Amino acid sequence: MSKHVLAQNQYGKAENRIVKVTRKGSDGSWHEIRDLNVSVALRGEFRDVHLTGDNANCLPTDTTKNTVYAFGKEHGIASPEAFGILLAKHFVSSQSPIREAQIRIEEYAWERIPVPTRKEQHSFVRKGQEVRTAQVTYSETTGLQVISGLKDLTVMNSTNSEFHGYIKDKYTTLKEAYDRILATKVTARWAHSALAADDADFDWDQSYKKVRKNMLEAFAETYSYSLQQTLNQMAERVLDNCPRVNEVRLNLPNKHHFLVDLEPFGLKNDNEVYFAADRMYGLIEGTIHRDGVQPVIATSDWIVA
Ligand SMILES: O=c1[nH]c(=O)c2[nH]c(=O)[nH]c2[nH]1
Repeated sequence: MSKHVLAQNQYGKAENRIVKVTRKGSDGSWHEIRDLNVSVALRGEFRDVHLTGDNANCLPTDTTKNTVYAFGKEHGIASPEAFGILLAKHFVSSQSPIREAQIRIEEYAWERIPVPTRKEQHSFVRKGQEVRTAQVTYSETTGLQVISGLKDLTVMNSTNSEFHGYIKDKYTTLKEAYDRILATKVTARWAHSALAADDADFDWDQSYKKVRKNMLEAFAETYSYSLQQTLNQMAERVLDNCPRVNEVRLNLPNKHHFLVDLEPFGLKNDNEVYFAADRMYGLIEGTIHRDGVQPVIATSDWIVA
């Protein structure tokens, strides 16, 4: 007889990142999103699974993951609590060895980026994460240099993004996308002209707000054929509207959202249920400056998403 006792045990799939897009309005152009990180833990009659290698009572963790995504499509996500209740009850009531299910959910909150010029609403910014930055250098010979910036400003367009027509070599497997989610965590730095730096009355707070607003609006309004194109639009919008900014450098990691294949469960995924991957990410960076102005912002540091 074994001297050892199998005590508490549980298993499931942790950190299923699901983004659910719901289209509202008569033409579906008003988008709502829910962005969850869902972890499933199952408890029950799993003695044999651990002790004898008999898996007859084991619902695969992979199935628990699939259930999260399929339930997103079938039931929608009214709230983290309501979604958790549906899942927890499902596991316990559908498989007799499962006696308890615990669903832990983190929800990431998004706010709308208002675009007054259009009825379609599908642009969002993550709440409360961003950090404002500033780098000031004063030199006896060259004077003041002020580089303002921000980091961790996460934004998403749930439509109006395509990516196709790219090089295809023997290693290319990416499918062309005609309607995808475009999401990125913006790190931006912008260099001011000496006119701003030397002006004692220059309103830095106001300038920050204006640059941020222009970047957000350009992100939301650009119908994108690549994140590189969106990057250029965001920087150009700032240079167009902020005369004392000479140069903008953007790091825009492409935070991939993959459509989940729901066909094996007899469900059609009409660009509604996405898996949000946090690694790897596309590395998209660039500097845009006024013609005739020497760029000054360092290009060497990579930004980790
Ligand atoms: O906007 C994009 N730009 C790329 O260069 C790229 N590469 C890729 O795989 N997906 C994307 N998306």
